[in-house]
Amino acid sequence: MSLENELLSVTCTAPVNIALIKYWGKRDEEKILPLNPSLSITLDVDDLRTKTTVVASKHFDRDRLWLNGKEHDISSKRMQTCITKLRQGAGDLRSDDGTLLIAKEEWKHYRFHIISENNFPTAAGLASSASGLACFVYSISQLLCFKETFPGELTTIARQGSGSACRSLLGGFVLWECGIAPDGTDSIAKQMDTGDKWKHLRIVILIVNDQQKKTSSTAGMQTSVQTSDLLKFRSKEVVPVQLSRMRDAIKEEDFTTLATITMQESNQFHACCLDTFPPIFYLTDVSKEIIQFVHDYNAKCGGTFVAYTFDAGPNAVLLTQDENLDKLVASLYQRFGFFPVTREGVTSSVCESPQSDQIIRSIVTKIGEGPRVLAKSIDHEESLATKDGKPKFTI
Ligand SMILES: Nc1ncnc2c1ncn2[C@@H]1O[C@H](COP(=O)(O)OP(=O)(O)OP(=O)(O)O)[C@@H](O)[C@H]1O
Ligand SMILES: C[C@@](O)(CCOP(=O)(O)OP(=O)(O)O)CC(=O)O
Repeated sequence: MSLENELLSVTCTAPVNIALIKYWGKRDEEKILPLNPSLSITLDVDDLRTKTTVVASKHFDRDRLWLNGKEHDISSKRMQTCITKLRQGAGDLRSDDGTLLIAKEEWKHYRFHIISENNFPTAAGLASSASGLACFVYSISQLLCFKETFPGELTTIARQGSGSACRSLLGGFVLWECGIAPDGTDSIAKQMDTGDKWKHLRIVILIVNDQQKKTSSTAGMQTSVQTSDLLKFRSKEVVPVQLSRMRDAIKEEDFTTLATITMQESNQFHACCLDTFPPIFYLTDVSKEIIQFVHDYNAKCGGTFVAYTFDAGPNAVLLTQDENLDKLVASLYQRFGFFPVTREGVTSSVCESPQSDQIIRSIVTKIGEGPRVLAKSIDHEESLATKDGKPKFTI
């Protein structure tokens, strides 16, 4: 069987992850090595995901990327590093009966068309670079039969696409280890806990703004590293303690501690942004109202039933438990005129809200698993590519 003129293709999904212990600041800009370890929760791909089809051919003249229907620059150093490292680790492609179809040395003659879509706002602080780059790396690795030379190698490649992307290669609760090796080989992401005992956790994303943010995470954290003493203190003194407490809380299924540390972490990250010079403001008045709402809600209920966390943008991510969701939803409605009801029941929903001028959209989701292969043929209905390897949809 010859694959000389055939288009090889794979279609995969990768999840969004939300950091509970935040990554903010690099000790090596080039290799994307963090100042401190971070810990995230992987969200369910059924609700939020990147989907990517990669098509490989010897007859394409160059590597190309289309993102959400538009051609996107693929010449960035980060994407090029990922592609180079993936090509270096390519393996032999064999048929089911073991016949060699493409020898690993042959892959260097192949070019990629990468077609990708996010089903949520891109570059708005909702971790699109995390799921996007994780899906980019995962899909190409699947197509190239990539062979890891050490456990976690693929996460080190995704890390070089965007730091937080390494955590989207795994499900459950994911730890991105800081590492100490100058070459970054020990700065890998690992599953800390499958999350099987946290299936009752509900994650409510409140989108207050879906426009592209002014200060990217990359630029923002660079200025923080240069100017914030609080960030230095945080990465050395605070994160190790909070991480160890969080690890115990996850193991012991202790929602109260998990929720408390999550809020403290978010607040300290935004305090570091304020301590940056000139300061960076990601939270808006609506974000601050949501923070106040959560504290009022918990005080009224006499415990810690809801937590918030905010990344580099104004959108809130709330954590609660299934048994509390209806009550939380009712209170959100009372306070913001916004009711995140659902198409499919309260556990999994996307809702537009014409009533509220503060919260424009909400997504209710839960803990989820890592990337998946959806299709290995370009003709498959899940494929985003036409038979000649171009995007099915463009804008
Ligand atoms: N599906 C994708 N495939 C490839 N690259 C993507 C994809 N989605 C996003 N990206 C890359 O990530 C960039 C957006 O990253 P940026 O850090 O600005 O926003 P964000 O990830 O939404 O926010 P944050 O990382 O602060 O949570 C896009 O411009 C694009 O280069
Ligand atoms: C606030 C954060 O979401 C920062 C994410 O930063 P990125 O991973 O987007 O930054 P780069 O490594 O420069 O690409 C916190 C987190 O996800 O841990």
